[in-house]
Amino acid sequence: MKPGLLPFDDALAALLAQAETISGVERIDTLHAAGRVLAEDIRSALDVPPMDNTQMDGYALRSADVAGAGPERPVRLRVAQRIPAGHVGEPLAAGAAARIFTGAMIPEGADAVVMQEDTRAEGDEVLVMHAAQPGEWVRRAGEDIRADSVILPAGTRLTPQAVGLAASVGLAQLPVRRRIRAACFFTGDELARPGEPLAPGAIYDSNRYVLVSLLRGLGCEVSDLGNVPDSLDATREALRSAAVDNDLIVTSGGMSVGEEDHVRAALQAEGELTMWQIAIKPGKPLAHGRVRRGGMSAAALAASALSGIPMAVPAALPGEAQFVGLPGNPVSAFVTFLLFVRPFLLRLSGVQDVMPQAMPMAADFDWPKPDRRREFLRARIADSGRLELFRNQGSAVLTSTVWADGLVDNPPGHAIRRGDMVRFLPFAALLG
Ligand SMILES: Nc1nc2c(c(=O)[nH]1)N[C@H]1C(S)=C(S)[C@@H](COP(=O)(O)OP(=O)(O)OC[C@H]3O[C@@H](n4cnc5c(N)ncnc54)[C@H](O)[C@@H]3O)O[C@H]1N2
Ligand code: MOO
Repeated sequence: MKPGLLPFDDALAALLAQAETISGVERIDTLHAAGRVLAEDIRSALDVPPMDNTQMDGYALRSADVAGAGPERPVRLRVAQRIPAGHVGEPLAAGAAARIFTGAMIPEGADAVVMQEDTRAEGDEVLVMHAAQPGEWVRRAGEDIRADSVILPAGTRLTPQAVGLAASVGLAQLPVRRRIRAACFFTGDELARPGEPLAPGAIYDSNRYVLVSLLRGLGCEVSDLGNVPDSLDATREALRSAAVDNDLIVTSGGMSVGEEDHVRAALQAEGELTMWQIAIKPGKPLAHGRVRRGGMSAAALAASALSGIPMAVPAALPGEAQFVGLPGNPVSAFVTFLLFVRPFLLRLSGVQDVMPQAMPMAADFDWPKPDRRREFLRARIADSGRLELFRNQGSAVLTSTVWADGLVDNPPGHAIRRGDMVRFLPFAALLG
């Protein structure tokens, strides 16, 4: 391997070490909180369930009254009351039962429920054919959640079920981190916009569509600056304006070593390059850095260009914007986003557990000539339950990313034989 290429784990650790949690917390409606990150621990003010209640439609009674009952020896009780869910019953006397429905509160005095299939109603009496144990079919107050316990810790990325849990303890609003503001632009004079005709030598820009969608999927407020010409000045200008009001700048292309690759030089002129070239395939030219703030925002530039009136430079955010430069090859850009930008973004929002869950799976393929870099191969789960590889693992073959279910994470120089166990990173764990 070329000296100087950073091993994947070192690069990721170095990147995450740079990700300081953004400041800025907002209280938002719980109904709109899915996907956001909790800024504080959430405690329940109440027991859930808040009261003892029945798990079954049937009869609440005193278990001592039905000791020894069975199909051959039914015990007759008077039905003293009827308690639907949402209603509070009267205290239950010895020798009596309460007709009760799932979710309804157990009346004082009762300690068990007999499901109605184990009973027979006879007028205002019931024959009980089951010797209920104390507590049978009773959901205890606080058995799910105890009052004052933490139900969701700070840094939790809210799933739909977590939002439901917050609602179940009565919380109408939640404190969440503000959204990350991410700017992106795409270098390459060969890039044409979909919808426009394709000139000779041009290709359609796909990275913009992939990366804007990925950033939005992770809950970012995205400033899409579009295509930037392959020149040092244009790239510097784009970095300067993107830095003003964004936390993170993500670019694609121009990261390699050709004369037309200007992003590194532009970054060094406008801030600093902290990391470049990782020992992975695809994605070797990935870079991280920071861009000094102080210029005019992209929005202000556009407004002043439109009005023709020079505008005052808006007060810039202090400090620097984070920068991640992705390689231009479409598969490389997609894969490096999933492996680096996603955990970085989550960490900026205060999420601690940012590593995707890998699954050990059997290979249904041979990979006799591994690269010296750690490889991330496009693979899918075949009907056999094993993994098969896409036939063309080229960095420009975007079809492979649509065909695949995820990535085989293959160590440097490691050959794979059919039947071997490999580390599989499903897209389901890497997207969203
Ligand atoms: N002499 C060397 N050449 C290259 C090296 C190297 O080490 N030495 N590394 C190769 C690797 S690995 C990669 S990956 C690419 C990455 O290069 P860049 O980040 O500079 O990307 P570009 O040169 O701008 O583009 C590469 C490729 O991707 C296409 N592209 C770019 N942007 C888009 C877009 N928005 N949508 C679709 N396709 C895009 C572009 O047309 C090129 O084909 O460099 C290797 N070269
Ligand atoms: O390894 Mo480059 O990153 O795709 O070809």
